[in-house]
This record gives sequence, C-alpha cells and structure tokens, in this order.
Amino acid sequence: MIKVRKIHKSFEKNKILNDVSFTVDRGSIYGLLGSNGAGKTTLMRMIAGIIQADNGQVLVREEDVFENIPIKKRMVFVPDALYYLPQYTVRQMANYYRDLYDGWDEERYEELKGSFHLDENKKISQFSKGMQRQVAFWLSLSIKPDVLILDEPFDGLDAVMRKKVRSLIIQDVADREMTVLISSHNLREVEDICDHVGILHDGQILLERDLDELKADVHKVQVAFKDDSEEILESDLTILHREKRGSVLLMIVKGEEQKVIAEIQKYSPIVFDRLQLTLEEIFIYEMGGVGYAIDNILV
Ligand SMILES: Nc1ncnc2c1ncn2[C@@H]1O[C@H](COP(=O)(O)OP(=O)(O)OP(=O)(O)O)[C@@H](O)[C@H]1O
Repeated sequence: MIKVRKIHKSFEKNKILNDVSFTVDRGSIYGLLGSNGAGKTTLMRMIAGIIQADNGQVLVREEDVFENIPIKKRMVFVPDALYYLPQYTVRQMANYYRDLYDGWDEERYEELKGSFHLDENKKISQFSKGMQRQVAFWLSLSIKPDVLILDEPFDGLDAVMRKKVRSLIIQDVADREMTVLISSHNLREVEDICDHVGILHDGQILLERDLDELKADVHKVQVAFKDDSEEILESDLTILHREKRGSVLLMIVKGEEQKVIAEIQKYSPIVFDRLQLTLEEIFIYEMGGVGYAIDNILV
C-alpha cells in the first residue's frame, strides 16, 4: 500500500534522510521507531504528501502521493502537534471533514461518540491536550481512511484511552484492512499494536522486522542435565546469551522452535522450562550490536 523508494531529503545543507526504502503492506500496522531528530516526522509528512523528497519515490497504491488529491482524500495524517480550525467545536470540525473527505461516515461518528464521551458542541481549544488527541482519533476514524498515519499518537492519552484507541485501530485493520503507519520513540509503546517495525537512525532504516517472525525465532529456555550434555548441546545451538545459575543454564536461543526443542530433548534434560521472552529482550540480545539506536528506543 505504501512504498518508499530510495528517498533522500536535506534541509539546507543538512542531510536528514539518506536512501530510505521500506514498504507497508495493506492491512499492516508498521511502527517507525527512532530517537529524537531521526527524521520520523519528515518521512511521515512525505508519505502524507505534504513535502516532497529531493530524490526517490513515495507511492501510495502505486501512485506518487505528493499533491495527489484523490489519494490524499483516502488518507489521514495525525501530526504530533495537532491543529484544528480556531473556534471550531467538534461538530463543526466534523462537518468540515465531512465535506473534505470521501470516506466520512456519519454513522461511525455517532458510534464513536460513545467511546470518547466528549461534548461535541464544545470548542476543541477548550479541551485538555489528551482530550484534543481523543478528538483527533474520533474524527480520523470517522473518515474511514485506507491509510492512517500517526505521529507519536499516544502522547498525552491516559492508559485506559491508549488501550481503547489501540483496539479501535486494530478493529479497523481487521474489518476493512486499513493500513497504519505509527511513529514512536519507544518500542514498548507500539509492540502490542504493530506487526512490523523499522528503526530509523542517522537518516537510514537501520533494520526492519516482522514482529511475529521475530518472536517465533528467539526463545528463552532454562535447562539442567545430569552429565556434561550441556557443552555438546551448546555447540549445536545458536546461542545469543547464556547465564549459569547453579546447575541450571539459562539460554536465549535463536532458531526454529520445534528444532530447538528437539535438540534440547535429545540430551534428556532433568530440567527444561520455556520462559516468556519480551520483545525488548529479543531486541537487546539479537541486535545489541547496533548500540545507541536500539538502546534509545528501549528506554
Ligand atoms: N522544515 C525544516 N527545516 C529545517 N530543518 C528541519 C525541518 N524539519 C525538520 N528539520 C530537521 O530534520 C531533522 C529531523 O527532524 P524530524 O522532526 O523529522 O525528526 P523526528 O524523528 O520526528 O524527531 P522527534 O522524535 O524529536 O519528533 C531534525 O534535525 C530537524 O531539525
């Protein structure tokens, strides 16, 4: 649905994006992670068709997105700094979007009213920061976009509202294959909603991963043996991390789950426990080598 191909962007003499490429499939939720100043907002504004790349292509549904009105009518970009027309109430802003966007769905707007509990006749500027963000989700989801681009979307939302917004997004992805791009500083914030993540660092995508594949490919196990099988076993496995706790060996192992289990069982362990591994641990053990960029999104 979204294809970014060899994008370059400089502001004055500063190179901000350097040969960035990635793809977001239809119905996928992609987390764009990176530290402050990594270029996330610049990239998102480009994908939203607001600014143009110096070189490269940004395609949405195979079409160049810059100033492409028909495509932009099917996309919503929620920036980190929200902007509403001054003095407008939620209802007035809804009417404005209704005229602007093809996909506006009045029934959906009424339905979502029950999720947000906000007075639609109140001026948006009189709401708190978090409530203004709720308005952004209320209106954006009423547009029923094909593509939803969210820059730091959970900033200012309380825990209950974060959960509610996440489930509303997931529901739209499941029901009508909406495609979502979310930027964040923090892996933990997006790990339970995204199916893919890309890490932007020094103007480049440092690594990209499918989160389900990543989880399926790394395992945390605790084993103990009567004899010296441990040493032989270790030479047969791809071990990302090992820690000896008395007679018990704790290992983070990479590989296909069934093969790892079979390999361990071959040596008849007297202890064999499989432990829960967080995405954060996987990133630390598997990608520790890339240093700052990873450390920073795990803080
Ligand atoms: N219009 C502009 N003119 C000049 N420099 C800009 C402009 N917009 C962004 N930049 C620079 O581009 C770099 C990337 O900024 P950007 O806002 O894209 O980063 P970000 O990853 O979204 O950061 P943050 O997480 O802090 O919001 C920064 O060094 C910023 O100063």
